[in-house]
Amino acid sequence: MSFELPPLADLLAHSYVVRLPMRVKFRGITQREALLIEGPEGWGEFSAFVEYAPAEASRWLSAGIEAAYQPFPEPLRTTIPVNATLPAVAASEVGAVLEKYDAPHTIKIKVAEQGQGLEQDLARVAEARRLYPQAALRVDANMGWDIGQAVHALKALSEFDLQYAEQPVPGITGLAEVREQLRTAGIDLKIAADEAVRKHTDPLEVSRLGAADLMVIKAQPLGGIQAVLDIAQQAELDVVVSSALDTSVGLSQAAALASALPALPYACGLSTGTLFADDVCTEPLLATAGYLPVQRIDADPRKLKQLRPEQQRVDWWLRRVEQCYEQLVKA
Ligand SMILES: O=C(O)CCC(=O)c1ccccc1C(=O)O
Ligand SMILES: [Mg+2]
Repeated sequence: MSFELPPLADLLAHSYVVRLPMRVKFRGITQREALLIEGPEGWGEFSAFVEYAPAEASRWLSAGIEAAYQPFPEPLRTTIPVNATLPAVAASEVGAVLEKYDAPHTIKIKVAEQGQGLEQDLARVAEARRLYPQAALRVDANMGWDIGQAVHALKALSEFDLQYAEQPVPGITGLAEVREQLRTAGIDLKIAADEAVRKHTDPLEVSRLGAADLMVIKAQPLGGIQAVLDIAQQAELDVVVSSALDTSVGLSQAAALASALPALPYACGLSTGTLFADDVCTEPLLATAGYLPVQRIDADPRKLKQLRPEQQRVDWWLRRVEQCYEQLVKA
């Protein structure tokens, strides 16, 4: 970590737990819990998914503390191009979900959802293509296929002119294999690494092995803005900044990260505020015509009160901060 940890008591005294309702089911969840930290520099977010153990979640805490206690980096741009994110909904719902985004130029479509088949993916992507003929489309399988399934599915999906496919299969060598097989089959489709970057002990291995064409980087899972700027600087691949389904506070951290990257060749996955039915501030961080403003977002005390879950969940999150803090002290 590139900064000093504040005392634990200080952190706990300035922590607020929220639960946001989602408009559309995403990653199997309809409500998103997060802990927000009010620090001397502003607000920070700690919202590791609830199933993550402290060893992994502690990197997310590090990011939240950094945002609250350290200034944001010097921005190189004032807005960030972003993609609309389309969850694995039925084709009949695609129009209604995408309508909530203001004139998207790029759309990321979830595919390979558990319990669904390729037919549903094809129908969803076809509908997005029909409604947005000019948009750049990309798919994200979240490791949902094996190698054979991925090659088969991506051959079929590439008919809709895709910008890239994100993490079609688990692992780093898996990505390299899919990429190679597609290339051999004469299919020109870029492969992006996501889980192979953020869940791996060495986020740069994908780059070193040349296993993908680009890598997705997320501020919270990788330990914060400075940590990710360092990773991006060492990476030999293009990077795309993406959200972890953060509240507007976390999105503002991710936008600050994106604003400080020397090169930003792809739209970032930071339009996820649109998936929430409520947020922690009075004016949520949303994109206009596919561009997100770079700005600090402060949580609103009234929103924090409204969105506070039952005491048991608050206690759970505070305990989690203690456990993750312990990990950070040890590291
Ligand atoms: O990148 C986007 O468009 C939205 C963010 C997103 O998809 C996401 C959000 C939470 C957890 C995992 C992922 C992912 O990219 O796989
Ligand atoms: Mg992904």
